Amino acid sequence: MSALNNLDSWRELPAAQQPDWPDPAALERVVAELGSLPPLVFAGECDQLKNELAAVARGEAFVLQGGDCAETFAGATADNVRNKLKTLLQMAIVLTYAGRVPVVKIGRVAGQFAKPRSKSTETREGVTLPAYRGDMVNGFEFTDEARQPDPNRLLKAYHSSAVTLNLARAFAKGGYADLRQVHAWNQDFVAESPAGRRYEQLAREIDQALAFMRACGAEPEEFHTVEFYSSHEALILDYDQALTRIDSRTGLPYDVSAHMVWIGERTRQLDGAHVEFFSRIRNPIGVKLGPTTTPEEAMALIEKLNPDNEAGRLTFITRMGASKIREHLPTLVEKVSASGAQVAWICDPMHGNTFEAAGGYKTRRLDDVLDEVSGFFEVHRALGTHPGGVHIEFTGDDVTECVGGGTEILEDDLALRYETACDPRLNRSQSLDLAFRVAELYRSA
Ligand SMILES: O=C[C@H](O)[C@H](O)COP(=O)(O)O
Ligand SMILES: C=C(OP(=O)(O)O)C(=O)O
Repeated sequence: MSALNNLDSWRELPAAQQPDWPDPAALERVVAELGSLPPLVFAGECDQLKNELAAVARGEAFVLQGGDCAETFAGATADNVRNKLKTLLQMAIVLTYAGRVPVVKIGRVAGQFAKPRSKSTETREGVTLPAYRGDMVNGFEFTDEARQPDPNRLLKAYHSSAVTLNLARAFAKGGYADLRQVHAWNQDFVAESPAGRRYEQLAREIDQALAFMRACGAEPEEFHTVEFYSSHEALILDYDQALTRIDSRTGLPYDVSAHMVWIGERTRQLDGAHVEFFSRIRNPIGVKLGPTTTPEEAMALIEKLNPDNEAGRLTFITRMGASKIREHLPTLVEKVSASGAQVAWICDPMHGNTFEAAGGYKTRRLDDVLDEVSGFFEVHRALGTHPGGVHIEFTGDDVTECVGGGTEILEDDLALRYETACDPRLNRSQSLDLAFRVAELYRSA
């Protein structure tokens, strides 16, 4: 094995946010089994996404990345996956048609089962238990038994990812994503939501454009299917290493649990295990950058993770918070672009805008989310760099987890349908509100 392919090198370094597995021998057995299972994605597909992200880095395309904060095993149902994909497709259509930009569609799906936490324990009514770290690690239920980390959950995460990805691929390629379905995606939704009505108007225009193109004899394959990619935070390194395979074409390692993987804000330490592991795999990768990131740290991450300056390899996902983005983002972007480093910049307007509402619900205001996205565009426009995409937490269902939006959700409404296993997600109507706003920002360059 070449030194480059030494995938164990991270084990020498501090690994933040890893579970305290109670039975190391059981973990070893599971890891060996995962190592023998087939890949979920192919290295060639990861390269294809890398090429698309290279176009984003060059300013020629826009990323729409999103899905649940935390997928659950119970949530891997046909309805759930279809609703998420439907919302993503609707958002992508709004961006492509109203924003006039090619959209790279990446789900936070088929692997987003592990969560970093700010505290390792949770206390309710005087009882303290380990914090929920995602279905890949332990159970959400507040009991001693459920909260114990169980390595068999890694296997369940693999199988649940396989089922989800299989469905998502079928929806993307099997006719559901056909542009002739633009109305069908909206049918259950149009009457009761301002965003739905706005979307319907746009869908009518698309219909006319399609009819015109058909009459001209032009009906490219891209009208009937979409490219859809999977991604997750590669947090539990035992899992992602076990699913790393050597690509037979190139002899290089790819994490074949997803097309793209990212490093979270809490695990991006330069001398930490996550950055080391990511430096060994050849997937397109992301790194979350919060408001404390210095330009020097950003440059050191580039040096370590993309020493060959390959376009499409590295995406910086900034998550500063609406009140900080205009102050903190410019110095990062300036320094990185002055260095000639090829990175794609995308905006996560969710994670810097979380607060606790009365009643104890973690929530976000859609206005803050939109404001952070506006700040992201303002900064990039002022510096002449490319605002390359958005990364959001959303669901296709009509949940009440974030406040605001065209169909306004108030803090008092949060209890009505608060279903997330971790952080609050935009519902379908709020997601479309966001897509229309982003399209306006994109066009107003
Ligand atoms: O989704 C992200 C993180 O897991 C989350 O923001 C951490 O949340 P916590 O502060 O409730 O642990
Ligand atoms: C934990 C997450 O974000 P961050 O690392 O930016 O806090 C996330 O995207 O789920």
